[in-house]
Order: sequence, then C-alpha cells, then structure tokens
Amino acid sequence: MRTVAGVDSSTQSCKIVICEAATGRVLHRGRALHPEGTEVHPEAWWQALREAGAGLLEDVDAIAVAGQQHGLVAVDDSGRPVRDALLWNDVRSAAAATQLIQELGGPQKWAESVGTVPVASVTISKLRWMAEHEPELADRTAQVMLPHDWLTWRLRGGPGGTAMPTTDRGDASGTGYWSPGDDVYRQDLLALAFGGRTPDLPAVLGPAEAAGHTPDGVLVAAGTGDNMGAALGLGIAPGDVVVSLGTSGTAFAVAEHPAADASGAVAGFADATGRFLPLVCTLNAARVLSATAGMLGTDLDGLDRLARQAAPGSGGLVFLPYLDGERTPNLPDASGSLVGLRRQNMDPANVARAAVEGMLCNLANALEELRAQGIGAGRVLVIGGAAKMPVVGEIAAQVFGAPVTLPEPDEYVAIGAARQAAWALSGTPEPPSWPVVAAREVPGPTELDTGHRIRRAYATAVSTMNG
Ligand SMILES: Nc1ncnc2c1ncn2[C@@H]1O[C@H](COP(=O)(O)OP(=O)(O)O)[C@@H](O)[C@H]1O
Ligand SMILES: O=C(CO)[C@@H](O)[C@H](O)COP(=O)(O)O
Repeated sequence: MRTVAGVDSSTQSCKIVICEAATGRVLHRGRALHPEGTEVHPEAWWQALREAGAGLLEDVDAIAVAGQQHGLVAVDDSGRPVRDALLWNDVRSAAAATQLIQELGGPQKWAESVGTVPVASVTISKLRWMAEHEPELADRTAQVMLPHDWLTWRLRGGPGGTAMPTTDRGDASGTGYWSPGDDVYRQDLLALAFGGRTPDLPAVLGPAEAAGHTPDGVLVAAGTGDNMGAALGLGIAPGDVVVSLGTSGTAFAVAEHPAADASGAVAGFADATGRFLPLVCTLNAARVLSATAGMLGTDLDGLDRLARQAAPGSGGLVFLPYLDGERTPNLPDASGSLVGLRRQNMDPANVARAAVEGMLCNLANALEELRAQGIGAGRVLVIGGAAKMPVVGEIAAQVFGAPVTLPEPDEYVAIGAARQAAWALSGTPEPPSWPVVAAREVPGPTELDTGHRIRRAYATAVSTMNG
C-alpha cells in the first residue's frame, strides 16, 4: 500500500495526516504547537513538523506541505533567515501597504496587476516595511520565500544542500508580486516595494509537479497555501463557498477565472489545481471565542453552553470582534468593542452569544463581498477549529440566512496536502478521486428577520465605530 503525508503548517500549530494514496483513508495523525506571536523563526515550524511527524514520516511515499499564507521568510546568501518571519497577521506593514497602493496609481492597478490590493498581510507590504525599517537586513536578503516554501525546501535538504527553493501558484498568488492571470513574477513590483532590490524568488511549480525528494528519497510535492489545501481536501464543486474558522476567518470558492476586486475585499488568489481561489480573509475568528471564554472564566464547552442560554441578538449586545486589528474591513489598528451594554443584558450568556454572533457577522460580510463579485450561490461549508463548537453551526445558519454544511470535523488542509502528494505520486492529469467528505446539514432559518436584525445591529455598530 502506498502512503502519503499531508502537512498543515498553520498559524497556531502543525498538523500531519498519513493517508492511503489510492483512497485517502487517514491512517495516522500528528500535531505540534507553534510559538505564539506574529514573528516566528522559520526553524520553529521545522521543529514542529518533525515533532508532529515523529514516527510517522519514515515510510511514506510522498509528502506535501500546505502552509499559512503570506508570511515573509527572507534569507541571506547562505539560505539562513536574516530575521524572524513576519506572519500574515502582523499589522506593522499597514502603512507600507497604503504607500504601495498610491505609488502604483491606486487599487485598480493592483487588482489588474496581481489580483490583490495590498493590505498589511500581503508579503509585498512586509517587504516594503523591511526596506524602510531594516535596510541593512534588506541588503542581506538574497532570497524571499513563504512558510510552505521554507518547509518544502527544508524537507529537500534546505540551507547547505543542493536543492533550490520552490513554491506553487496558490501560495505565490498571495505575495503581491506574482500575477495569477499571467502566471509570472512581477519583478517591477518587487523592486518597487523593496527599494530597487530584486532578491531571488522560488520557482513556481504546476499543481501536480514535484519539488524533488527528501535526502531519504521520499517524493516532495509542490505544496501550497493552507486555504488552497483546504479546497483540495474538501474537493469543493463550483458554486460551493467554504467558510474557514481558524486563526483567520476565510471565505473562498474555486473559480475558473482570476478575480480582480479593486475594493480590496476579495483577494484574487490561484488554487492548487490550476484554477483560481477568490478569497476574503478576516484577522479574527476562532481566537475571538477562546479569548471570550477566558474572559468569562470558562472553556470552549462552557462558552457553547452559555451562548445557548442567550436569545438570538444577545439581548441587544453587539461584539465587534476586531481583537487583533482587522483585515476585512481594512482596519489594522482597530480594537474589539462590546456595544449596547445595559444593566439588563450584562450577563455572561449574552456576552458569549454576542462573541459568536460578532465573529459570524464579520464572515457574513465576507460572503457578501464574494457574492458582489458573482462568486458563490451554492453550498456554504463551515470548517476550521471553531466549527467544532456546536452553537457555531446554528448561529452561522441564522446570520448567513442560509443552510450551512458542516463537514465532519477534520484536518482538511492537511488532507488536501496529502491529496496533492498522492497526485504528484500518481502522475495522472487530475488529482486522485478521494471519497466525498461526510457532512451534516444545518437547515436555514425558518424566518429571516432575526438574522437580519442581528446583522443590522452589527452594521450599525461598525458604522458608529468608524465615526
Ligand atoms: N471545540 C472548539 N470550539 C471552538 N473553538 C475551537 C474548538 N476546538 C478548537 N478551537 C479553536 O480553533 C483554533 C484552531 O483551529 P485551526 O483551524 O486549527 O486554526 P489554524 O489552522 O489557524 O491553526 C484555536 O483557536 C482553538 O481555540
Ligand atoms: O492570510 C490568510 C489568507 O489570506 C490566512 O488564512 C492564513 O493563510 C492563515 O490561516 P490560518 O492559520 O488561520 O488557517
């Protein structure tokens, strides 16, 4: 039996699944935590991968890594990182993004050039920040790569070895200097951002192409970004929209054509199959719930119980979930707020429910941004750590005003990476057909008024906050 490993190197942890290559059956799982913070040394991801894969990776036939998108890994001419990686959720590059938009002639130009209008998260904004604030490190930067590129290279020997770094279309599309429409690096934009410097960039591999082999001879597939991995793991159909509630909240769909949204809300990414992955990303999702649970002196099960005790609308409380700033809407310096407190509604149950409603209203707006670009209209699948909380699926249906599909909780990013590894191993034109993911349906609301009321209250609180 041939087996493949899929790695999800996401913000908070590294998760690994070992699957039967022909069928996708998951045989083993591993997990290890990543360090906290928005700056992380890339070797910490490698250590976590080794810890999560201990005793699992020796006998696999192929492996692929799907990683958190956008993180800036800058290395010197010996391949060693010149600083800790700046992650997608590090907002220090917000002003750099604004400068870049102005310098190219506005958001439309960016949307047309690379499908994405820069925000703090995007790699190109981080390069500009580094050029401005750490010019001596920028001068030492010989090559720039992404978290999954680093791990893929590390698997193949990394610094000191003979292998050259690689990436794929999906992850390259989140850099801001690769065009998904034209399939080329935009060296001019790289130079614009990085003070005229043009460090080396990894070769962009096709979907089923292999990056190479580990020193032990295991095939290493191209890998991809974590959201692209989830799309491949779920095997979504045209029209399906995935809402992922991990550290980030994302809403995305597979599309035949690249997106170019000048409003900046929808990022026009590429996917891991040769198509495209228009995506809206929020900075705040699952950790809104863990932080609220902590504040209320309970755990996630306790938060679920409390949220069920409150009525829809949380007695008039609105929780704006911008605890880590926000990316969509683009409010990098925002903080969270609890709006509408009265003596009568000020209890843990209302606060718990308001946190879930607030997180999901932010994602409901993301779904609307996709719809405004003509994307979606089919099933809404909710995945990610926070989807494990039972009340989340119910409130999602209410706030989205539609039925919600809850795939059986699993590591779909890692499964997608494993499927990519099986694809590279098989050499077939299409990915191996793995079984349809088991899912539970939460019916849409019997009346739409309650959901509308919750979303109106949320929109009012947002516009009051924006002055
Ligand atoms: N039962 C649960 N209810 C709510 N949140 C959960 C639950 N289980 C895990 N989480 C949260 O999910 C998050 C991890 O989800 P995951 O999708 O793995 O994120 P990431 O890929 O960003 O690392 C953590 O913030 C964790 O607190
Ligand atoms: O920046 C984005 C998407 O553009 C994030 O979705 C990151 O890819 C991190 O993902 P998670 O760790 O939250 O899964």
